[in-house]
Amino acid sequence: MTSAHATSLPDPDDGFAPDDELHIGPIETLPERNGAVEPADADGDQLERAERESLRRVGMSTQLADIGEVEYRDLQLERVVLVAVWTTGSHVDVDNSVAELQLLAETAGAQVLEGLVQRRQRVDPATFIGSGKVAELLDVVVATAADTVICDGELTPAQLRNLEDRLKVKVIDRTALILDIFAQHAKSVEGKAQVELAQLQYMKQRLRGWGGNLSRQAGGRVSAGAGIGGRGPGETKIETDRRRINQRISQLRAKLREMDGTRATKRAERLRNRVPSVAIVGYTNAGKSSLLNRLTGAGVLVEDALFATLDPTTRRSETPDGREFTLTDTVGFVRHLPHDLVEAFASTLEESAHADLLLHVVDASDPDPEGQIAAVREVLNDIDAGGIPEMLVFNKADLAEPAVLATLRSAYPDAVIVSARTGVGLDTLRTTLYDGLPHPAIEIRALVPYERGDLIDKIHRNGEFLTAEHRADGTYVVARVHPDLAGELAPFRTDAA
Ligand SMILES: Nc1nc2c(ncn2[C@@H]2O[C@H](COP(=O)(O)OP(=O)(O)OP(=O)(O)O)[C@@H](O)[C@H]2O)c(=O)[nH]1
Ligand SMILES: [Mg+2]
Repeated sequence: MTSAHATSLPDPDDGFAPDDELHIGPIETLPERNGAVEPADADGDQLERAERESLRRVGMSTQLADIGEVEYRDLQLERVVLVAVWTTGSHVDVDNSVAELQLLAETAGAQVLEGLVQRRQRVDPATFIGSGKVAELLDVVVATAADTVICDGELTPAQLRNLEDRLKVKVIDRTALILDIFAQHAKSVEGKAQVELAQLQYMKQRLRGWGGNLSRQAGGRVSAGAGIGGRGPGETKIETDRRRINQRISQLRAKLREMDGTRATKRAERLRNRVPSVAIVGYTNAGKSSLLNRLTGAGVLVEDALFATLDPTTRRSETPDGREFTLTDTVGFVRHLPHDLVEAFASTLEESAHADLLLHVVDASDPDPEGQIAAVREVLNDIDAGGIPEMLVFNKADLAEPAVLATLRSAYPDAVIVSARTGVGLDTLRTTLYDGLPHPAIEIRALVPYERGDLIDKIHRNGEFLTAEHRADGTYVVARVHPDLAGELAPFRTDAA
């Protein structure tokens, strides 16, 4: 991710006013992200791009088409103003967070006009930023002709409603923005169902807040703000909506359980065959898909966009000595990944939780690689993948500052430093990866008759030869194998089995 200063922030040494200071600045430093990716941006063969474009903005399922009030897949974020409240951490942290919010907004297709940061002890429970500052924000919204305000955080239904009331434009939070990107990028049936589930869960909590006033006004209804006039027919409608949403949620859950069954079957098959599985995990845009392409020629979509990959892709590969393993590209993580999303994507994320080894890819050129590592490990713990052996890979070495690389190298001596772009470090990565694959548990010695070439093949694919020697009456092998294969080899073993 590119480093950017989305906001004009005070130098902390300036002794800025501790509270209610609103800093406003135009966003200028990030390159245009929505244009076509130049050929120079290609890391490995890439497919699906055209397909992806034609699939953008999938519509909501027809069953929900008439819940117009809460329909927010059609967000149409176009001209947006970003708003953040800076409560803890350094100004660099808040800067990074807003820069990331900008990337998210641009990935969703928006044009970011301004970034505003307010320094405050805590978020205002009624209006997110201080109530007095909403007027200033309104001025910015009017002056820039923005149609959407995006808050860096998760808004309560009340904050949402209050802000929309006062600003008269659509207000969304970081969670809704991430959900929207996922909705745009979801491709598989399962991915779409997972996103829809997450969106509905999120929506359900916010039926009154979300778009309530605005869409009602747009629909020519009586304003349904708080207080008198806000209840009555509006409330009834909300109840109906809530019931329908709940029905749809149960439908989706059932559908996802079914699909999860298929996935579990496949996983069980891999497990039976003892093919070690490696999951490529990491922060969004770190270069996970690029590395999968580099390592296997998979031709997965690579894009300078957040959450380009939503559907895990698994490729079989093998070590130079013939051991098979699978490599799976997974959904990227981000700071404050919405909880509803983690829950809805549980079965996709489980791909990582069931891996034998995690290749944790970190963008070494990011302003805060360690923050990325921490955010990724947090999600891994959430999905019970915290205990899986992890191999750290610092990618984008071609972009990173040499000094940063040196620091990372000494802080993480076991990590591998690579560039999927230039190919630097890939050989080391391969060797480290092959060494890191789990080894079969049982060491056997056996004399396998020549007519049982099939067993030698199996050792080749799923086990590890320590020695193999051709003798008059067969192949004498010393090898490490899994229990199943040890069973098949039992009649030929020369060691006491
Ligand atoms: N300069 C440079 N760019 C890279 C490198 N690796 C990947 N990129 C670029 O970084 C962007 C993201 O790469 P992806 O492979 O799509 O990243 P990802 O981790 O799969 O991202 P998501 O699927 O969106 O989470 C693309 O524009 C790549 O071309 C690298 O080593 N150097
Ligand atoms: Mg990807």
